[in-house]
Amino acid sequence: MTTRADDDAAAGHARTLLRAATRHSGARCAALCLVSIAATGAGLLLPAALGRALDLLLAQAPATRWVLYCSGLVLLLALLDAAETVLTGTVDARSTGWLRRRLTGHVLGIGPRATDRFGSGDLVARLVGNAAEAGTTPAARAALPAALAGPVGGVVALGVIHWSLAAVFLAGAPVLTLLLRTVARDTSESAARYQQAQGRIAAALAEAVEGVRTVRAAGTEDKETARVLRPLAALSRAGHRMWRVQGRAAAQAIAVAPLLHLGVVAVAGVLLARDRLSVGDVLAASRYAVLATGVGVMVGRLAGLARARAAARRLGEVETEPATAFGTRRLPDGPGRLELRGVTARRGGRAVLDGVDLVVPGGTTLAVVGRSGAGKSLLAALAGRLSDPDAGEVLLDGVPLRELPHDDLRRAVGYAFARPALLGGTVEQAIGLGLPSPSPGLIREAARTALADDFVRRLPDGYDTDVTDAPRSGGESQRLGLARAFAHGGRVLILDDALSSLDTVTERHITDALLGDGPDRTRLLVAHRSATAACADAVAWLDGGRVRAVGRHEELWRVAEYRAVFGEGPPSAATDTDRSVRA
Ligand SMILES: Nc1ncnc2c1ncn2[C@@H]1O[C@H](COP(=O)(O)OP(=O)(O)OP(=O)(O)O)[C@@H](O)[C@H]1O
Repeated sequence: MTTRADDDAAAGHARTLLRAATRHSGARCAALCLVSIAATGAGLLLPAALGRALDLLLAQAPATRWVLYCSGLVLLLALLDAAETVLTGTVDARSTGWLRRRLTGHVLGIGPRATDRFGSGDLVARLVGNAAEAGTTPAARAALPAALAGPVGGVVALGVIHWSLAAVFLAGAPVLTLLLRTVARDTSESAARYQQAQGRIAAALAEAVEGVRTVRAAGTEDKETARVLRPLAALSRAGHRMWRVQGRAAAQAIAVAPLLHLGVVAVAGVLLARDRLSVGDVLAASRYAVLATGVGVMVGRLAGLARARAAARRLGEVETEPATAFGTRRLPDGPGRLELRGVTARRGGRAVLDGVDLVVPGGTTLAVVGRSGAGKSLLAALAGRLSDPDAGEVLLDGVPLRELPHDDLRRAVGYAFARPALLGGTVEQAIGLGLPSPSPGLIREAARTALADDFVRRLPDGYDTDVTDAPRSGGESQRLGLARAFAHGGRVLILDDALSSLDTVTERHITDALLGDGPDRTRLLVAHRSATAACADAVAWLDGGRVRAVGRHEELWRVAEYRAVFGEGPPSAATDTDRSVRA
């Protein structure tokens, strides 16, 4: 549910974005403005030159100079038209590219909050479709003065020929003005609804594609198709309304314009009969009347601007979500001591973590365990600032994470996930992602530690295989993700369920390698298996939004409820021993 303040903020961001996109192509926009004004000027001179040439020819006076003027103006118009087309195309492309770069950077700067709020499909629709529509604004605005100058110049030229011709035209002008205002307002509204419906379809489609196996297994392809296309009715309504508004405006313009045109020509004819105008003047007046009634073109331009404005607003909405801000305090040398102080994090309206205090001494390994939904992944995300707590503070070697610069923080903390996204191009690049200068030796060593080297070598081009062409199981993907974490080499390593798809033997080997790679690294492992928890120096047991206990796995194992976390029998009433290990 968006409020008026949200709308205003989005509109404000949209204006800022469009101003910046226009500045990005400032010189080209200025050139486009000049070229289109020159084309309008040439278009306004042509009827006068034609009229003069006609009068001279009818009077059998020398008219070569005026015929040459006319030919020159026609040629100039053709050249200016070509230049206008090229400039419009390049300004549109540059502005769209700038908007996409800016928004993509912003979305990645926001982090997971962006997909939480908008959904990945809707974000793609905004960055692809809406950015392209909004990107037409700078060129359209640059050409607007010329578009307005055409009709205004036409009326002025009519007045110069004879005041009564301008008066005839101006009598009908209020109708045309009203028409344009209606088009701009109604198109804006329906374009916004149309683009929202498009975004909802894109969001649902992205979910369906991601969950295609589940859909197929459930045999619900038809239902899913219907779900994805449900906003189609709203889309169709908004689309029809948009075209109805434009169609009606164009039809009204078509009805009004010839009447005005006819009126101008009729008055010019009367003036000709009274010898107040020449035949050439009548010809010029007829052409100026066409220019002055160029409302059809204006309707199209205004509708385009209204659609672009609605699209820019959807980009502005994304900008209202602030990107994560980083500090400037340098990270001092240290062992990698992690500390959570009174950390509260709310999700879906409830405190998933509620005032959590936890210390992981530098160089030690802490396993985080708890029932499903206890907040283990959330805690792992907060520990390396993938997300910020709603209250409290996370510190690394005494420095709050919020105060660290982006690069210091990312160099210090490495992550591996249950379903790692493998990005970067080749397998080698995916493993070295984010490293300043990943050497092939370092990548291969990390892959060997993560037991990924063997299967990578069997790929068609080994480490040079494109990740999209590298068939792999869930466990193999996890091993590549682990290799990336090993290659990272920061002082803190956070593994969020990153061993869950491995067989127990592989998990054992990797855990040994992980824990044996030196005391200069702090490790935080989200663990579901008791064997993993047993390897850690200490275990933090999350329960009910709090740390229920911290201790060695063997000690905690004496508590029935702790054992139940690992599926070892139902939880029973707490015993005296249970109470002795409570935090
Ligand atoms: N973006 C979100 N919006 C609403 N609720 C969320 C969001 N992210 C997480 N949650 C909720 O927060 C709770 C903790 O999630 P989290 O993924 O940290 O649990 P977990 O302990 O890692 O669970 P599991 O062991 O099943 O992976 C869950 O109840 C989850 O539904």
